[in-house]
Amino acid sequence: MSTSTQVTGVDVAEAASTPPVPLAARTRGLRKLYGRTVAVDHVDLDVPEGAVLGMLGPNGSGKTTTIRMLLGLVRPTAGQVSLLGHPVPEQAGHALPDVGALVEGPGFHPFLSGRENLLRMAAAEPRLATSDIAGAVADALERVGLADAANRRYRGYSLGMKQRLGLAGALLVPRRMVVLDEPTNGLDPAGTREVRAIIAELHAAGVTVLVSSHLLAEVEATCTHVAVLQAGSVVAQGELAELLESGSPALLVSTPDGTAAMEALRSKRIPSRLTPGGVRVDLTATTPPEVVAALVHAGVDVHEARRDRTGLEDLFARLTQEPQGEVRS
Ligand SMILES: Nc1ncnc2c1ncn2[C@@H]1O[C@H](COP(=O)(O)OP(=O)(O)OP(=O)(O)O)[C@@H](O)[C@H]1O
Repeated sequence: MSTSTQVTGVDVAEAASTPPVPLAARTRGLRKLYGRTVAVDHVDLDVPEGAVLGMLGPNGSGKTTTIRMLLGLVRPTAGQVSLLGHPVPEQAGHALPDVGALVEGPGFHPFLSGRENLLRMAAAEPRLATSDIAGAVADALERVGLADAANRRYRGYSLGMKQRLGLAGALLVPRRMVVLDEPTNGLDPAGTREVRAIIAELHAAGVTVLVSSHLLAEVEATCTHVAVLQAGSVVAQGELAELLESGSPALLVSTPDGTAAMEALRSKRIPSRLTPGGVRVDLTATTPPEVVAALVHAGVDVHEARRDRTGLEDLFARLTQEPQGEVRS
C-alpha cells in the first residue's frame, strides 16, 4: 500500500499517476474551537483502507478531539469528515456499526460487572442478533484477557482492566475499522503486548485501525502509517517507512577504514561523517549505489551498507521540537 507522504508540506511520494488508495477515513480542513482554545486546526487526515495508522502527538496536541470528530461524538467548528464513505456527523449512523471504538470514558456502569456492561453494550449493536449476544460477549472478554474477571464489578477494575473492557467493546462484532484512543494507557507490559497482538490480528484480517498514542516506540512497533500532530495540526503523515527515510536520508556504511572512506567520498563531493563502525553518508544529493561504487572504486572495504532509519523518535523530536524519548506536554 502506498500513499502520499508529507513532512511539513514536502511531498515525497511517487508520481501523481499512482492510483489513489481508497480511504477508510478522511478529514479536510477540520477545526475545533473550545472557547478560545484551538484544539484542532486545518487537519487533513487520510486513513488508508487496511492501514494501521498511528496518530502520534504530545499531550494536548488534538488526538482525542480529532478522533471524537471522526466518530461523530464532537461536532467540528469547521471542515469535513468522511468515515467509511459517509459524511460525519450527518450520516454517522451508516458508518458507525462497522466501526469499533475505544475512546476515553466509554460510560461503563460502575456497579455492573464487566460482563453485564458488555451485554448492555452488545444489546445496542445493530449487527448482533439477540441469540448471539452472550457468545459475542464471552469471546470479546476472552480475547482481551478479562474472562477471569468478567463477573467482578467495573468499579473495582484497575485502569488496565477498564482499558481491556473498552477494547472488548470495540471488538464485539467484526468491524471494518477500529479506532483506539491510547489503548495501552494503564496497561502493564503483558497487556501492552496483548494489545499489539490484537492490532496485528485486526490488520491481518484487513481491518483498518486508527490508534492514538504518545508512545513513539508503540507506533513504530504496530503501525504501517503515521500522522504526527502538534498543537492541533498534522505536521507529517504517510507511510511509516517512507517517513522514517524522509526524516534523515542517510546511508550507514560499515567499514574498517572510515578515514579512507571519508576521503573517497569527499573527492566526489558527497558529505559524510565518521561513526564508530564506519561512516554515515548524506543521501540528500546522491544515491546508495553511487556511494557504494565510489567507495569500492577507491579500494575501501564495504562490509555493510544500510539506510539510516533514524527512528520515529528523532523525526518526531525534530518535527515537534520535543526532547527525545517519551513525549510529554
Ligand atoms: N471538552 C473540552 N473543553 C475544553 N477544551 C478542550 C476540551 N477537549 C479538549 N480540549 C483542549 O483541546 C486541546 C486538545 O486536546 P486533546 O484532548 O484533543 O489532545 P490529545 O492530543 O488527545 O491529548 P492527550 O494525549 O493528553 O489525551 C487541549 O488544549 C485541550 O485542553
